Amino acid sequence: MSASSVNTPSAASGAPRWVVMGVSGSGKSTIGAALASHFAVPFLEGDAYHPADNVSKMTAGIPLDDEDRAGWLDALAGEIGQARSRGEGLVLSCSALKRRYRDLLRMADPALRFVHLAGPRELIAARMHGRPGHYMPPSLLDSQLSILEPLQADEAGLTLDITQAPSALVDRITRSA
Ligand SMILES: Nc1ncnc2c1ncn2[C@@H]1O[C@H](COP(=O)(O)OP(=O)(O)O)[C@@H](O)[C@H]1O
Ligand SMILES: O=C(O)[C@H](O)[C@@H](O)[C@H](O)[C@H](O)COP(=O)(O)O
Repeated sequence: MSASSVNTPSAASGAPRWVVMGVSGSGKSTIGAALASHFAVPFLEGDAYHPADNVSKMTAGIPLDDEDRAGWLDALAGEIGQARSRGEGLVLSCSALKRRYRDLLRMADPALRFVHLAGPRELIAARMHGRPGHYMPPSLLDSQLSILEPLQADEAGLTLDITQAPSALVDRITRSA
């Protein structure tokens, strides 16, 4: 898939429910909050759902594993399922690095759409370094990139090039919706 592409395996309708995915520092929180504001739906910061043990691990420079992420993904799927059952929209920021993590989230809403924020490692690293006070050390970027499974052609959503400005990215997403 190219750095900017749209997947439309099924037509989505109704309240918009999106996950903004990508490695740490790719812009999930920035773009997610702006997108939620555009749609006038709640923005859920996925990082806020990590248990303290996960945050401690990442702060210490240790990558999370599948077991660490299991409860966190269940909690996020729960939020998606609740929004779906209420017929409400939401935008969630979640790294969702592996296909099976996204499959788990889609079990809560088969019409869930993903925006994969993708870009050059050096740009992402520079943005992480320019973001003081965050618990995630830039040293974990390479482990994130090594396990990242990009959004695949049968997954509804878009892959976008993060060299573009946030406003351009939000515009691109809303035009696809
Ligand atoms: N498209 C963009 N252009 C320029 N700077 C950006 C862009 N997206 C995010 N940033 C900046 O990069 C840093 C990381 O973004 P952030 O939203 O915290 O990423 P994530 O939530 O994926 O970790 C922040 O300082 C943010 O302001
Ligand atoms: O699955 C993971 O390993 C984490 O979710 C990770 O991908 C996430 O990036 C961190 O929580 C840091 O948060 P930021 O993405 O906001 O830097």
